[in-house]
Amino acid sequence: MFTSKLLTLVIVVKPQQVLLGLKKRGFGVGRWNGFGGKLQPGESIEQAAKRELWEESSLTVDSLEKIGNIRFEFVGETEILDVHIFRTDHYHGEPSESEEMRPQWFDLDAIPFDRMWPDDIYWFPLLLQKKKFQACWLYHRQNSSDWFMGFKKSG
Ligand SMILES: Nc1nc(NC2CC2)cc(N2CCN(C3COC3)CC2)n1
Repeated sequence: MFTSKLLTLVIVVKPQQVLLGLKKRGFGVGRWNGFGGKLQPGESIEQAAKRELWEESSLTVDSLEKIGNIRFEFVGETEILDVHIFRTDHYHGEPSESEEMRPQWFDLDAIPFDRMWPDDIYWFPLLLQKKKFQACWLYHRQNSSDWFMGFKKSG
């Protein structure tokens, strides 16, 4: 019996750069990623995405574009991560460090994929080309550090 956990992820893009944050604690610590987290009771996915972006980077946005959804399954575990991914090209404020994340702009030809989740290199190009996508990934958690990634048919 599988349960799924709804999570948000926001990628802020400007003409030649993308904003990523270095996760300072918790799940994914030490990896660069977009901004996001869990929903609070009564929140829509988009409201949660905006709130987490603000909490983690102090940026506010008028609108978010829903561009993707990836479901992550882990061998031997019953909780699926259901990550809803948004892109925004319009934001207000300046990124600032939070307890969770240290934001930094990266040139589009220098995205630190070797220090991000292994799946990112497959879908980031689609996000940058403004293509919408759905994906499922099956991860084998060898031990906490190295992750082996297998692909799973969608659906
Ligand atoms: N880029 C990317 N890849 C992932 N891969 C799967 C882990 C194997 C997961 C993921 N997120 C799930 C975790 N979420 C944290 C912020 O609060 C929890 C950020 C988005 N983001």
